[in-house]
Amino acid sequence: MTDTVAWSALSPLRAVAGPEDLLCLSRAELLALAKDIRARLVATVPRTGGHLGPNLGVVELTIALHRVFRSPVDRVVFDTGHQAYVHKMLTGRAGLLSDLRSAGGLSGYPSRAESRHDLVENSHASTALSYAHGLAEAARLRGGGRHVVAVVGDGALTGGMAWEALNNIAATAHPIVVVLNDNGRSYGATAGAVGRRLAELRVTRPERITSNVFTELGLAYLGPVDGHDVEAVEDALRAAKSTGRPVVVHCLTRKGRGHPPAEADPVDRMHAVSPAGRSGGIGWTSVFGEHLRLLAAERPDLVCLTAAMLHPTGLAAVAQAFPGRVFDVGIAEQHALTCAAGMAMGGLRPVVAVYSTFLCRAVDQVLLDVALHRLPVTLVLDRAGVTGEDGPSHHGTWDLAVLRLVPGMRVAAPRDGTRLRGLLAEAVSADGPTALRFPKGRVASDVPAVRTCGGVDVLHESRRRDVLLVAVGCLAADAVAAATALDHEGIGVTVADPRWVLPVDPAVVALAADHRRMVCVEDGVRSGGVGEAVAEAVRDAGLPTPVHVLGLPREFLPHGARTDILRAHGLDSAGIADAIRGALS
Ligand SMILES: Cc1ncc(C[n+]2csc(CCOP(=O)(O)OP(=O)(O)O)c2C)c(N)n1
Ligand SMILES: CC(=O)[C@@H](O)[C@H](O)COP(=O)(O)O
Ligand SMILES: [Mg+2]
Repeated sequence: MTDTVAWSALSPLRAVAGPEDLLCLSRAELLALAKDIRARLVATVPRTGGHLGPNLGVVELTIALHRVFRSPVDRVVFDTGHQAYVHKMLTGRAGLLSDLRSAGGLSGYPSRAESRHDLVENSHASTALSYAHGLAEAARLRGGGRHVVAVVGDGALTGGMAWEALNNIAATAHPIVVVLNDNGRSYGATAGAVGRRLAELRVTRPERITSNVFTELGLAYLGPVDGHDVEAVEDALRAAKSTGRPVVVHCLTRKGRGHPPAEADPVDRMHAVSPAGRSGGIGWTSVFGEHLRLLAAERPDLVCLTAAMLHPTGLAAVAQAFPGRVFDVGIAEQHALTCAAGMAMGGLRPVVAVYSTFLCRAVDQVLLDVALHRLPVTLVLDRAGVTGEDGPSHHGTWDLAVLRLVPGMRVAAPRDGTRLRGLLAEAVSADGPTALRFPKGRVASDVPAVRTCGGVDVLHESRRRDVLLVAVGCLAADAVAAATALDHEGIGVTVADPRWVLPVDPAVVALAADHRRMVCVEDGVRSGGVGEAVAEAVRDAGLPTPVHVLGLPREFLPHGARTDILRAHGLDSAGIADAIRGALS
């Protein structure tokens, strides 16, 4: 598909095949280039979906950066990477923007397969400074001659790793340039003292700044600089380059700059826009947030924590109703978990809402700060399973395998909105740690049970007991569709939804004893997942029932549509039916 903005022959971007083409541009041509880049972002990203606001905010900053530094000889690392579309457009990929985030098209994050200018593919925040420290040590030991530049957002600076890295970098004399892209926002206003101190710096004239948190650590500090003035940023970067030591260049930018609907967006300045045509509908997230608000009204001890994602995780409704009981800790999942542990020790009932993939950041905290003490903390993992267009570091495919290892942790996977509400109520009333996981997107239509067996819902059964099909969470509807299709082939499939999927419910084993074979299907990695836990429980019970596990491979899955990726791995109704036919052949 082509963009609505024609790739006119006069488009200044057409003349930029790589960063070296920026060097000969006049000030007027640079202004025209910035305008052209913005026009293409505004024309394209609302259609493809992606991070419109963040990229509109770094147009001039990225142009200046590529005029002062010599990527890829100089190493340029983008923290989180969601703001690297402009970088991609200036490194020869402007013509590919129309396929952004589609399968086989441009990734929404830096991609080493796409370009030698791209270094870090991980979309998890607060890592850039650690990479920069490592790259600088490598440059020192392998022969210098190159600069290391890290572009870090003010939100990313609320992550602990960023300060671990600064603690090390500031103790060196390495020529690391930290470009602080300060727009005052993560999604919402950047939380905590870092956000507050930066806000003070933003309004202080450079000549009045004698010291700040960066200089106190031993870093040089330049700024604040108007991040939308190419010339000013260039001057600051050249000055930084010549310091020959670690230096922070504090650039003031506006998220959504140049696009009034983004600049006026009160929630998040169009931080991440959905692809055109992906209509709303009731999402899992809003079902969760609304029910949590009701539970919070009944339970004054219930408190909530978010890692800078109040709206994306559905906690905004609770925050509006009970502002003193919702805590935004910044992009600090580790702190969120252990702070929740402290709250639980203090008699509160914490709910920590994060995207599934970001739980990986806080495994030690779940294991040894929450579960070791058997604390009643509830994890709510949104975007669990295949998420889609955000690609490999955003798929939430590891949570089930990770949480299976945690002693005392109970994990629920609701199959629809009704189960989500019921399981959430059970989770926040449980004695010990619990987790509840659901996917991105529109909530599934209710799938009623035909009967229950212990805590397990039986969703479909026939006279024959050929196969017990255990479906985890949102795949229940596909499982019932597969079983219904197989009815017509004389294959009797019982579909069971354990609701609480870990540890394995004894009722699942009891049902297994009554069937020739078992198939377990989950939207998560097979290795160490629920299916393997079910197989282990069946074996431990001394049953001969073979268990076939359907799930995702232990691979980094590419970006693309969630449904396409699930289908490609046989996790749709046709794939499940085929797997059952195969298991019986
Ligand atoms: C560990 C982790 N937690 C949460 C997120 C979700 N997230 C993506 S971008 C973002 C805000 C980043 O703010 P900032 O660094 O200031 O960049 P900006 O969007 O303002 O350019 C968050 C919280 C993430 N990518 N990584
Ligand atoms: C970069 C980042 O981590 C978030 O902005 C994420 O891309 C948002 O994902 P959703 O669009 O699924 O909320
Ligand atoms: Mg920011």
